[in-house]
Amino acid sequence: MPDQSPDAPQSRQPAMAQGERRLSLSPGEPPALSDAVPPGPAEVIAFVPADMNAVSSVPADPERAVAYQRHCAAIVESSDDAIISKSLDGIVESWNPAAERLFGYSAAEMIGQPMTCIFPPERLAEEAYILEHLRQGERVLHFETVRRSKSGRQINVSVSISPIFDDSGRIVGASKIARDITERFRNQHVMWLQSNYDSLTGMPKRALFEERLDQLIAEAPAQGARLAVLYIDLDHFKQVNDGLGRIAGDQVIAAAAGRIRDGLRDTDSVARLGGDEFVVLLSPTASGDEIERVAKHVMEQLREPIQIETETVYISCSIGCSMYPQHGADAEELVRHADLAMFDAKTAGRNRLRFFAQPLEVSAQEQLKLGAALRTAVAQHELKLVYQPVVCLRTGQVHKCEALIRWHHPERGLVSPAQFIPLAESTGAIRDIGDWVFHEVTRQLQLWQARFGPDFQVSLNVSPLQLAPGAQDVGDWVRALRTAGVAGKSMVVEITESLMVQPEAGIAARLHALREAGVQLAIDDFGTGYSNLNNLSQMDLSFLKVDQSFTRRLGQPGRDHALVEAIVGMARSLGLQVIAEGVETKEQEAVLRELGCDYGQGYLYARPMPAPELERYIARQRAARPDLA
Ligand SMILES: Nc1nc2c(ncn2[C@@H]2O[C@H](COP(=O)(O)OP(=O)(O)OP(=O)(O)O)[C@@H](O)[C@H]2O)c(=O)[nH]1
Repeated sequence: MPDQSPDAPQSRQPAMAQGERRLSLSPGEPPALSDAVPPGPAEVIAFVPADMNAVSSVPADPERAVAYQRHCAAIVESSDDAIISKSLDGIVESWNPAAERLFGYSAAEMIGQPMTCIFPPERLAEEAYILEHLRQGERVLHFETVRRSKSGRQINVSVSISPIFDDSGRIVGASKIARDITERFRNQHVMWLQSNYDSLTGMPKRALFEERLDQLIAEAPAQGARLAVLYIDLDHFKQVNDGLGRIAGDQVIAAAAGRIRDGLRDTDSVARLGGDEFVVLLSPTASGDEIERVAKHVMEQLREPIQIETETVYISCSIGCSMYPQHGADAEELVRHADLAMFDAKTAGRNRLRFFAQPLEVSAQEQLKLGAALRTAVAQHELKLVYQPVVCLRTGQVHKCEALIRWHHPERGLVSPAQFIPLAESTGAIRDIGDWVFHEVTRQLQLWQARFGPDFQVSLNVSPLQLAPGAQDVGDWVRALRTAGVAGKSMVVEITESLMVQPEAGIAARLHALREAGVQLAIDDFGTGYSNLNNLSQMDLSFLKVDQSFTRRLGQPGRDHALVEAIVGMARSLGLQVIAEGVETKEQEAVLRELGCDYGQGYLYARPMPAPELERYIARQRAARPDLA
């Protein structure tokens, strides 16, 4: 005897909301086969009216009718699909051999039993829902669901169910054809898992994480929930790879993933974004203190030694945090802001937590204060330069870097250049700051030329205002280079595209003086302005830097591919080299290389770092490939 069904379902409403997907993002294992994308009734059952008046295909002649019925019976008996009929109460009335094979119950066992014997408990609501529609003369086609065999095995089936009418047109039962789609479902499921879950750690990837976060945000107003995103990046992970090899590096990543998971609460979610980067959703969070407690716990867990065969590895991580609703309206913005905060944590020395700081909404009075503070920033040694490597896409080697400025305000902490450079330009402080940057880069080049060879180049950003009449005496710079014994060609001055639109005669003359001294020129953020190509060819440039907004979208459908291709082609025809900014993925790198781009710069290779760290970065790289140094 088959098991009797448990209590009949109370509700005839679909068990799941339309389009809902039950995703396991908890710090546990990836979802089991039956958890992933389960079809809920409302999601997949489409009812269509049955045609009661369809002309019967049973011949009128009694002899031929008997023969016809014999043929039908033979078809039912030999069918590979389960063919079943049941009464309107859901009691099985016929059960063909294919149904016996598929569900493991014999016809003798099933006839007279409720159909729900083969329903898993969580699917019981489907039967009442389907019967209700059958009674109204509707049928269901190719409804994909799950049934259970006699041995308890879950079977994915596609079922079509139609009402059976008697001669007077009354509905007296239902016929059901069920086909086993377990194999197809399993293949789809494996593909879904592969594209949504990271194979090394078993964690969800970014898309699932953002989907889950957006879902919680959508529910948040009703529940008044507060959410937090932690962006976790292992510190100096490259050294682990360089020292122990990538396979051991993978083991460290897997161990770190386990520790992060263990450090979270059951309600939290975690994903691996790629490389040594993870993102955590804390849900719900009551306070900043609670966030800090969880983040510190994760940091402590990661600091515990990791044993990889005979090696003991010590790692740490930097964490950036953004909170909903204060720091972003959707998943994309929250993750981006947590990433920025993580970057602050790196800059502040790593192995720490930083919260996202809103861009300063500076009132007029505060602006005055900030402007005054900026004027003394140079004298107070509050400005620092960090350096981001520029990688040759052909060889992978680094012979260039870009100097980027940072302002460590004594009270506000790190103020981003996007905030203070416009202020420096409007207050005139840009001249002192620009001068300081130039001399600092010259001093650095003096050291690096001896260490990395005469071809090593550092680029620096120069504001158009520094080159305006009455501003910088370029002659001073040229003299400073000579005094320091630094060859002009070691320095690249990056100017914005806006300077090319209508270059003033004075500016052109200053740029020309720099070129005469051997200094090379690059156009920064190329592609965002409206360059006058005629001016471009007259400016004696050496490099075009493709703006990161184009690089970021490379590999995605759209016009950016064609645009970058056109920029590279144009640069080639003008004899310029091309540097792509904002390279973040191997795919972008491959496309850029294929397009003939010369250099790449971006997080794929390294974030901007202090000078001593860049020295170690380059030394490590050259030690690995001395032939290319
Ligand atoms: N073993 C292993 N390494 C990876 C994987 N994906 C990326 N990486 C490496 O992970 C390193 C990540 O380096 P970054 O995060 O840029 O820099 P870092 O050395 O960790 O230094 P900071 O983040 O600045 O502290 C790079 O060397 C990548 O090549 C992976 O799947 N396995």
